[in-house]
Amino acid sequence: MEMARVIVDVPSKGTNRPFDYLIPESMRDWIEVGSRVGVPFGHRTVQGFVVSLHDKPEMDISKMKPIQELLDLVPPLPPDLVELASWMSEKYACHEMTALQAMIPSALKGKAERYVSVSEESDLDEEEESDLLLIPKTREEEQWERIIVGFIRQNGPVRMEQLSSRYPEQAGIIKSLIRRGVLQETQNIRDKVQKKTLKTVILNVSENETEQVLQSFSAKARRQKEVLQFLLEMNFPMTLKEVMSVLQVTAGTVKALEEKGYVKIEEVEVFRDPYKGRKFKPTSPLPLTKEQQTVFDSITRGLNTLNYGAYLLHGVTGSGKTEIYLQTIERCLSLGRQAIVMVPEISLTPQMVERFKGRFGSRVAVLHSRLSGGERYDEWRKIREGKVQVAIGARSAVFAPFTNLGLIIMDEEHETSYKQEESPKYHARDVAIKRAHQHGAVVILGSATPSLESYYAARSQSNSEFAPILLEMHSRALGSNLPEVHIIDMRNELRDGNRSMFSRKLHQGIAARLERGEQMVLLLNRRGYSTFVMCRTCGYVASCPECDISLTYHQKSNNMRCHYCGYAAPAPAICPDCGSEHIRYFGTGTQRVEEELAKLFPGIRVIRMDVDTTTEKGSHERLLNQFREKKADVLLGTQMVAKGLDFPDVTLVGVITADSALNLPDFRAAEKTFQLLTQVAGRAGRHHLPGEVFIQSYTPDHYSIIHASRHDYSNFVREELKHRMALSYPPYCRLILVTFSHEKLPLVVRMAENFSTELQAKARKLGWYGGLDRLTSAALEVLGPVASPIPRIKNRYRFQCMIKCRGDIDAVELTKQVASEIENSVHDAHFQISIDVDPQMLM
Ligand SMILES: Nc1ncnc2c1ncn2[C@@H]1O[C@H](COP(=O)(O)OP(=O)(O)OP(=O)(O)O)[C@@H](O)[C@H]1O
Ligand SMILES: [Zn+2]
Ligand SMILES: [Zn+2]
Repeated sequence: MEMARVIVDVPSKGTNRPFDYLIPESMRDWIEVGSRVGVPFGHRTVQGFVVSLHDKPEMDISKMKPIQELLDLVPPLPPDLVELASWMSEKYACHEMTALQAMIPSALKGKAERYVSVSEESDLDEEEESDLLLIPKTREEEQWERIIVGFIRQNGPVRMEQLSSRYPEQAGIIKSLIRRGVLQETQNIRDKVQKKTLKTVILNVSENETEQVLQSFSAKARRQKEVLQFLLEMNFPMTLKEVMSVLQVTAGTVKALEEKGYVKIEEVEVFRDPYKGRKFKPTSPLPLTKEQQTVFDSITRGLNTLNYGAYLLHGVTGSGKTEIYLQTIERCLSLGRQAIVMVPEISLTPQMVERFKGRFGSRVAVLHSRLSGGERYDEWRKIREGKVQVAIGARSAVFAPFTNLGLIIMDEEHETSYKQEESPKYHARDVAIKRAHQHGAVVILGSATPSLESYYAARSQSNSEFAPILLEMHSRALGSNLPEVHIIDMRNELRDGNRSMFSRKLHQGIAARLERGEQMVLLLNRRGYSTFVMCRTCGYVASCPECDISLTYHQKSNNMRCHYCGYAAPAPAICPDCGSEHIRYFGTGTQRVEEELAKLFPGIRVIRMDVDTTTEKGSHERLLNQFREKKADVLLGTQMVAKGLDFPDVTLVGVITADSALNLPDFRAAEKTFQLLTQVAGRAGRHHLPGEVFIQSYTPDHYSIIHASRHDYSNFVREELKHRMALSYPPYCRLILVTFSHEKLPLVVRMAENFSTELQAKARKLGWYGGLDRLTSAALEVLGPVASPIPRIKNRYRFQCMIKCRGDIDAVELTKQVASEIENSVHDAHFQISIDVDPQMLM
């Protein structure tokens, strides 16, 4: 193939399409679909990905530029991921480059560097002659020219910065040399992280010869003799560092051996292993319970067909979903295929990793955001180079570059963190399903509280692309019962004169556990509440000067920060509005709970887990370990304590306020409350000790709370679906959120209105427009424009339209089309329209 289509890394509207480049002769055998290349674009060299290969077209190749460099010998992306990126760009209305970039580790997001080299055809002397006529030069200048050209000739291409720091005074001369074509500027893409290599000592002669050499050493060369003997015994390349530290010799000793030709010292590539030095206890498959066995059999039947299949595994908390994941992975590997496991970022703890490493050892790579760039790159390379067969990670693990995928597992599939909030705004569940289709692989979505979207798809079997088969487990693997749940009406507590944040029942429950030496989990549901600074005299709330949002109070540093733009200011001691000293800092609230606990139960040991105590790297893990080692009675925290934890001795779970999230303007509020309560309740009594749960609430009659207290997922779903249907919300329609932003409010409002009018007109023409309430097969409705829930961020005003649609229509394409018309009508690069398909965050 002689030409390549390349998606270039130039983030602007006009460049969201492939560009054609010639493939130089020397690269023909190397360039493939998925190759990363450096190509000339305008006056720059930019990074790009080859998305297809073609024969040379018959005409007009004169204008085509050649690919300048090939960045990796093996393409970082296999062809199926290239195809997936194009699918994503359509589905989520994002640039194809943005999708491609999301698939590779940041280490490979190279940056162009400028180099200077001597032009091949240039001959300084000839140039000089003709030049002399044009530009008068002094002798000194001439000498400088010779010095500089000589230096570059000797050293090969020299970085621009290096040249300018070496000859700071000669900028004019260098520029003139470049202008005259004696020197030329080239650009190269440099990766941010390089492969790591270590100096390694390797025997350079055969074993027999080495024996002989050893005999011949004189007593003086005792050190060298030791080194050779060591290498011979180890019979394995040792790093120079190891040799030096084990034998207490200097590098000189080893170098002397190299000079004599007995050993070689080479740079050998090594993988950085973030789990190095950590021992994982090997585990073997547990005999499955009857319920587990039934589920396992269904899934393996699917796996064996080597065709696409999806399963929604709805298993109550503690039902042993992880063991099913492990055994299906094992089956998948035995079929010679690979597996991806996704878990929410917050659950990607060492304990979670250990469960997989314990079973599959070094066949597992771990991808997550807390690894350093280099570690992440190395884990990723193990996958790309086929050195591992299992990848475990958060959302982005769905892009693990396996070439023969057999299984994709998504644990806690209802978690909103599977949706990426910045571009590409993809949902990992949809991407997983698409990839499974590409590979003929099986998808398992597991949860004790599946999302309504997935559950509805499984029930109705309507969505043909997806249609998971529902598998259910109703009992816990270890035979324990689901805990007994008490709902406590906090209004009664207040009426009876109890002003504490603990109800009498919860108080008694805690006291009893302390006596018996059992552990407790306390949840403070603060979703939707930020931690703000308020004046109790006048009601002033500190807010960001640029973002129309209250500032978040950080207790540790005693300052206030803007969540959106990073603006920070010290917390005021007196009110800037009225001068009152009654300023209150509403911290996460967990601190107040902690104080109250200490007052009520002297000596109680509490581990507090919230944003303030978990910012440091590894702190989250450390706190959980302390709790596991029973160094505390209570684990107190926000949402982070609700998920996936398996502590045998936890017998009490308390929810301080269940309803704080119920009144948020989010149609998923009830669903999220139900999920959170069910998940946190599931932390109690998981092993042999029975568990008890106390839910304190001011709206104890709400159906999400009632059903959660009965562990009744199906009745919750039935009731929730009724509401969704009545109000036309997912899963009965799809949503597209379009946000308009600019510094000038009137422009934003006008453009949002134009968009809405135009979209409605176009939809009407296509016969789509009509209320969703009428049960037409295809329908589209535009709500708004209205100001966004956060009306200003970084000094930009924001308005939004919500599009609801149903049926077999390409509403995303139409939205994109109208959005781009509106954008073109503005002529202002600052004006932005962002499109979020299937939004999760509505506020
Ligand atoms: N077949 C089995 N035999 C014995 N123990 C088992 C078996 N399967 C699972 N377990 C144990 O049961 C406990 C709960 O399992 P697991 O943590 O996988 O539940 P889960 O379904 O993921 O729950 P959650 O949704 O609450 O996270 C664990 O301690 C696990 O080791
Ligand atoms: Zn005030
Ligand atoms: Zn701000």
